[in-house]
Amino acid sequence: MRDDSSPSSPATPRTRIPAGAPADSPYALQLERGFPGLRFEPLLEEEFRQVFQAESRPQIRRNLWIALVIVIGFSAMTHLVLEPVVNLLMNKIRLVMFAPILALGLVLVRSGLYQRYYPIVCQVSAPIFGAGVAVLSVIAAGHGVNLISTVVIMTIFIYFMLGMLFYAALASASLVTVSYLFAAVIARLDPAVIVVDVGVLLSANVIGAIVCYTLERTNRTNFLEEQLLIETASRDGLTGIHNRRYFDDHMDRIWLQAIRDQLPVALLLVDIDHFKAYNDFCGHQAGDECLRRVARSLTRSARRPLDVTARYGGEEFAIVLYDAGREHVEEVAQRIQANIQSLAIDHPASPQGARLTVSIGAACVQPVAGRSHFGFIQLADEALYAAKERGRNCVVIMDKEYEQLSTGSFRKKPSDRRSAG
Ligand SMILES: Nc1nc2c(ncn2[C@@H]2O[C@H](COP(=O)(O)OP(=O)(O)OP(=O)(O)O)[C@@H](O)[C@H]2O)c(=O)[nH]1
Repeated sequence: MRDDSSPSSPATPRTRIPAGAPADSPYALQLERGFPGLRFEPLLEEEFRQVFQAESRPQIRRNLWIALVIVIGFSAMTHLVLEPVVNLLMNKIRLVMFAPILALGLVLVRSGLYQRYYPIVCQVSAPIFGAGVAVLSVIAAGHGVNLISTVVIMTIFIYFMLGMLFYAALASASLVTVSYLFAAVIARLDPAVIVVDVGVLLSANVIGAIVCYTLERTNRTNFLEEQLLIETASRDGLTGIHNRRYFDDHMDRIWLQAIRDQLPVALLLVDIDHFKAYNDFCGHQAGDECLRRVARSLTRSARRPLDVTARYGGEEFAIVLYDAGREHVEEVAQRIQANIQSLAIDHPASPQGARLTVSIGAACVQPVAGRSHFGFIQLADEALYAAKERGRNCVVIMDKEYEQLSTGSFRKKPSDRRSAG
C-alpha cells in the first residue's frame, strides 16, 4: 500500500493518486512517471487505446453523419456558384473519393471489425479524403471561388471529430496541408493566394494540434485515474491482494467463460488454522502481519495468467484457477502448504505444533449452462469444513460430489466427502 507519510507527497501533489492505492499498480506508476510523449508503457498503451476507441465510437458514428451532411451541403453550394462543367468534375471527385470513404467509415463503425481496423482505416483514409477536399478547393480557386474554408474544416475535423490520437491526427492534417500546397502549385494558382491559404492552413494546424494534444493529455490522465480508482476499490486494504468484491465479479466472468470454452475451473479456500489463538497470543498487529505474509505467499503459489488470489474474508483466502483439472489443483494445494511451511511463522498458541498452518478445501468442476457458481463455492466451502474436521493442516478436494450437490443443503452429507490430502 502507498505510504502517505512520505514528506514530499503532501507538498507536491503532481498527480491525484487516491489514498490506499496499490503502490505496485501500473496505473499509479505511470501517473507518477508521467507521459510527456503521450505514450504509456506498452500494455497500458494497448489498454488505453482500446478503451479510448470504444468510448469514442458513438461520437465517431455521429460525426461521420455530420461529415456526410457537410459534403452534401457544400455540393449544393458549389452547384449554385460554379459553372456546370466545373461542378460536374467536382461531383466526380466527390463520388470517387468521398462517397466510398464515408460509406466505409459508417459501415466499419457499426461492424465488429471496428475495434481492430478503424484506427488503420482512418489513418489511411483521412488524408486521402482531405487531399480530395484540397483538390476541390484548388479547382474552385481556379474559377474565382475561394473554398479554403473547406480545407480548414477538414483539418479541424481530423483533429477533433474522427477519434484520432494526437500523432495520427497531426500526420493526417499535415498531409492535407501539403496536398493543398502541391495541388495549388500544379494548378499554378496566384502565389499570393497560395501563401495566404497555406498560412491559414498552418494556423489551423497549430491550433488543432495544441488543443488535440491538451485533450489527449487530459484523456490519458482521466483514464489512469479511473483505472486506478477501480483497482483500488478491488484490492484488500490490509494485504493488497484482490478483495471479496473483485472475487465475486471475477467468479461471475470466469464461470461464463468456462461454460463457453468448456474448460474446468477450480476454487481453493485457504483458511489459517487457529488464527484466533494466534491473535490472542501474539496480538492483533502480529495477526495483521501474518495475514500479509500468508497473502503474499498465496499469490506466489498460483501465478498462471488467469489465476486470481483474493482475501475471501477474515483469515480465509480464495484462489480461482482456470482450466485446472484435479491434478493441477492437487499440485497447487501442495505448493501452497509447502510455501506456508517455508514461511516458518511461529504459532506458540497452536494446539497442533509450533508453526502456523493452513487448511485447504478445493472444488474442481466443469461448469455447465443452467448451473450457477454458488453451488461450486458451496462445494469448496464443504471441502474446507471437511479439512477442518479432519484435524486441519490438510487438503480436501471435491469434484464428483458436484453432481449430487443441492445448493442450500450445506454440510448435510459428510459421508459424500472425499479427501485427497
Ligand atoms: N489480526 C487480524 N485478525 C483478524 C482479521 N480478520 C479476522 N481476524 C481474526 O481471525 C480470527 C478467526 O477466528 P476463527 O473464525 O475462530 O477461526 P480460527 O481460530 O482460525 O479457527 P479455525 O479456522 O477453526 O482453525 C478471529 O479472531 C478474528 O478476529 C484481521 O484483519 N486482522
